[in-house]
Amino acid sequence: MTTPSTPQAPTPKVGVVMGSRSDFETMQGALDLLAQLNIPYEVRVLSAHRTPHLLTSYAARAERLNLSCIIAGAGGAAHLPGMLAAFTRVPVLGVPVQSRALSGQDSLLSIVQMPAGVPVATFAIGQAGAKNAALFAAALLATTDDAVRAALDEFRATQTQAVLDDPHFDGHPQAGAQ
Ligand SMILES: Nc1c(C(=O)O)ncn1[C@@H]1O[C@H](COP(=O)(O)O)[C@@H](O)[C@H]1O
Repeated sequence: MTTPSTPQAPTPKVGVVMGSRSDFETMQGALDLLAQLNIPYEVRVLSAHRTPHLLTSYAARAERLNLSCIIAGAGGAAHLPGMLAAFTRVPVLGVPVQSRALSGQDSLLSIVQMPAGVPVATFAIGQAGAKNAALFAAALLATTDDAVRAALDEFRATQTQAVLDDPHFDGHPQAGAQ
């Protein structure tokens, strides 16, 4: 007798973590792009401050799953990306979430100013940073994954075409033709 098989979720290639549920709106841009580029990912709320034990176990999981990178968004005293980077050699892409009190300057500086020896790749404050972190993760994967490379090339071509097609402008001179 055969047992009905439930569809297996693909093994994630990228981990997306954030310090609080309140960061979700910022990080949604990263999730949307990973989905658009067909990159399997997983999402967790983790905090160096509020759930320190989960932080260490997630770092171990990232290595066990051989994730290509972890995108970590946090706001304010944003220790999450740096502490994750301290516990794993999986590359950490830090996204400074825009804080209410200091508009994300605090998040940016606490992510970017890592001491030598434990790097965190740091992106722009807010949604632009979240989207670029996903595109950077795709670029890392594209060095060995043809499908991701094709999806990323298509994304860029579409983005370029959208600029060229904008009806509010007269058009751009193409290379070799005016
Ligand atoms: N920066 C960190 C960390 C951490 O770095 O471990 N844990 C939570 N947070 C941040 O606290 C902010 C406010 O969180 P709440 O909205 O839950 O009070 C969030 O932006 C989160 O990333």
